[in-house]
Formats: sequence, structure tokens, C-alpha cells
Amino acid sequence: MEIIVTKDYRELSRTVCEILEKQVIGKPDSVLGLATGGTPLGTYEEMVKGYEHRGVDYSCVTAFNLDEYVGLGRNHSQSYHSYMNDHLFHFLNIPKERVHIPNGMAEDLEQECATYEDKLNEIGPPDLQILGIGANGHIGFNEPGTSFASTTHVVDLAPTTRKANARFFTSLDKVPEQAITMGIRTIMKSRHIVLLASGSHKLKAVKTLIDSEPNEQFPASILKNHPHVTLVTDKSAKPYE
Ligand SMILES: O=P(O)(O)OC[C@H]1O[C@](O)(CO)[C@@H](O)[C@@H]1O
Repeated sequence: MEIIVTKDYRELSRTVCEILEKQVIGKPDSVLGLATGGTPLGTYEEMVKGYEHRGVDYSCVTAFNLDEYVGLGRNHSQSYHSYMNDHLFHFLNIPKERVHIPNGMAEDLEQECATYEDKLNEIGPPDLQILGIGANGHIGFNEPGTSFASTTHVVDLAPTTRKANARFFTSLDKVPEQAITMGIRTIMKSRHIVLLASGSHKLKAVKTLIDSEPNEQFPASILKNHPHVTLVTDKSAKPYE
């Protein structure tokens, strides 16, 4: 695993943006796997600047998002559809038909997962997958205990994850209890994975990742079995000198 330590969050965001832009400039029809949560927000801001000021072209890119809450419509302010539109897609020239996010309102959620996985297999895998890490080691919404063989599936969110994400909702009881997420096996098919960790609250998770062998109780540990992972962390989330 390659590890890049940046001096702060701003530098982390610029670094990840540079990796993404290099990917897209080198291969204009790249498939990008994108993440939500607080950590990639700075990266998306930098990408928008890159599009507006440096003319980075996304017209041939395809995007797949990692996950979506079950029960939130695409126009709900806290759905990941809204998050991606508000922070990225609204500003870039990725054609709408090449943007893929699971439908958390699907009547048949199992079918939605199977269709999403099929689409990923048909068009993907992502050339570059962006990932955040949960304090409990989750990647996407794959909570501790998720099988490493999992494909896109419906998950029950861990109480700690709901609590961590309650900051985006008016109260904890408004945070959905389930989500659709790409599985661990799905994520591992990506050609290059860039894992972002920022802030002292991620220190323990980064330390556990570095110190542990792959095990299903700490989902991010599977990344040690992947041939091309870049961990980009700022100093406050760096556990060792
Ligand atoms: O970047 P954050 O907000 O710390 O979240 C870390 C991870 O947790 C999630 O938001 C899910 O809780 C993921 O989407 C994200 O990768």
C-alpha cells in the first residue's frame, strides 16, 4: 500500500484531486468510483475548480457511486443523489446517463442490488475508486462482519455509523437504518483504490488498518490484499512517525 501523508486537509484534497485528474486526462473514458461522507468534499471542490479553471474534461467519464440510503428519494436533501449533484455532478460535464447511483427507493431492493452489480461488471470495474473509512473500519457501507465475498447488497447500518452520520440530519431517528452498498468483492475489483483519511478521529482506524491482517471484523483491512491502493492521509490521521 502506497501511503501519502499531507500536511493538512486542504493538501489532502488537492492531492486526491490531482490523482483523479491525472486518471481522467490519461484515459478520458475512465470509470470512476465515487464516495460520499465528509472527507471527499474538499476533493470534489478541487475537481470543480479543475473543470472550471483548467478545462479538465469529464464528457467521456462514467461514474459509479458506492452507496445510497434505503428509503430516501433522489431529491431528499440527505440522499447521496443530492450530495453528489450538489457537490460535483451539477458542476461537471459528466453526461447524466453515465452517472450511476443505487436507487434506495427501489420496490425490489434485492433486484436493484443485482442490477447495479451487473452494470458495474458490464461497464466497470472502476479504473479509480475513491473510498473513505469509517471509525469502525467500514468502507462504503460495509460494516464490520461483512463477508469479503459480498457483492452489492442491502445493509443494516451499525448504530455507530448512524450516530456518526446524524450530523447531516435533524436528529438521529431521521438517519435511515439501511443502505445499499457495493460489496467488498465489488470494491476490490477496482483497478486503483484511493483511500482518504483526515482528522484525529480517524487515527485509530488508520492505525488498525496498518497493523492488522485482513479480517472481516475490520472491513478496510481487505485493502491489504489489493495490488494498487493509495492511502492519502493528513498528518492528524497519521499514526506513526
Ligand atoms: O468521510 P466521513 O464523513 O468520515 O465518512 C467516512 C465513511 O462513512 C460513510 O459516510 C458512511 O458512514 C462513508 O460513505 C464514508 O466513506
